[in-house]
Amino acid sequence: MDIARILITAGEPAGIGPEIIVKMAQKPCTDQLVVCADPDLLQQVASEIQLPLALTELDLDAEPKPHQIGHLWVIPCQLKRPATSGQLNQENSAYVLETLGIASDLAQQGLVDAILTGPVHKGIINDSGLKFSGHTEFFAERCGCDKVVMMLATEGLRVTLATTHLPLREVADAITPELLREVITIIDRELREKFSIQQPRILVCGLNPHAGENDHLGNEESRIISPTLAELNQELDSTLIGPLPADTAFQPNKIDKVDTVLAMYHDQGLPTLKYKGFGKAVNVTLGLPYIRTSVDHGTGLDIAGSNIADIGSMQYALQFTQDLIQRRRQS
Ligand SMILES: NC(=O)c1ccc[n+]([C@@H]2O[C@H](COP(=O)([O-])OP(=O)(O)OC[C@H]3O[C@@H](n4cnc5c(N)ncnc54)[C@H](O)[C@@H]3O)[C@@H](O)[C@H]2O)c1
Ligand SMILES: N[C@H](C(=O)O)[C@H](O)COP(=O)(O)O
Repeated sequence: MDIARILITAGEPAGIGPEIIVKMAQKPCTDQLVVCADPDLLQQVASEIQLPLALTELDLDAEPKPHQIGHLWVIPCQLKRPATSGQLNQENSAYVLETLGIASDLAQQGLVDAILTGPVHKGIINDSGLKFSGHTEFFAERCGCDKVVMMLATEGLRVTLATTHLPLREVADAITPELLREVITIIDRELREKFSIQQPRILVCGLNPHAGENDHLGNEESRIISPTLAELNQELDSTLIGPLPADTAFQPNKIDKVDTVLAMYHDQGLPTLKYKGFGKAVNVTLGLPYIRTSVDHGTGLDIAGSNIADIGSMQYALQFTQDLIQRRRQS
């Protein structure tokens, strides 16, 4: 079996990302795990949580080797300032984005099979003067993709988002026929290609309470969502159901019958997903030229340095990434 090379970015250096990576290094894995981060930071965290860690700089020309417990391959990237757990420092924001840029470029060149990102802190990156709304948008821009789609998945539920990191005030204006057409087309294609689902069924939420209540509580459903779904139901070989009221769209008898629920905005879809599966869910970007996954949680600044960060989501995301790589190789 060909060994895959999976590149993990350590994310915010003051958060729980480095700790989770050091803990992951202690677990078995059949593929090669490479981390893009400051090696001194990884060693510092390993020593703080008293776990063994050997690092070897990656030779990109060498064949991938299976993971060895307590060891990681590393693509070094230097912090600007030493990191202290739980204390953000905007001087390290450029470092965080540098790791993402390196990862994206290597994935685009086919030198790694997938990117798995550790959590970053959007606020501190913006505080440093660098515009950043999330990995999803960063990688899309880096790859020149007009549109990509955020999906979070856990056992029994995949949630996709029509809009991602957008202030709520701007969401209604963003829901246009063009946006829905692009998003649903990507979901339709990627459910087939990445998940081997031949005839995807997509449940689409309304935007307004009770899906607009016959236009008495907003009319985006009748003006925009319903007509677009009707057109796409003719054009695509997918089944689009909706728009349905979001408050009851996630009942088990509904989600069991579909392949994803498309929510109109971040907090319409993700609270349900994270209630159902926080700690055993993955974030995957649909529509990029490479496989990109992430953990379901953020930087956990409140627990960073306490050695209590749970690696469940990273483990789930790693297994999910390996499955995506295998499926792509078989297609
Ligand atoms: N993939 C990513 O890069 C990603 C994902 C979500 C949030 N974020 C960012 O992270 C920052 C903090 O966000 P937040 O506070 O809303 O969410 P968070 O996920 O960092 O924390 C929410 C709560 O969950 C706990 N928690 C999170 N991960 C945990 C783990 N692995 N083990 C045990 N407990 C864990 C935290 O201690 C906290 O109490 C924000 O800047 C946000 O944008 C990044
Ligand atoms: N929306 C994601 C979540 O709530 O888990 C998180 O902010 C990360 O998004 P990116 O992968 O775009 O950074």
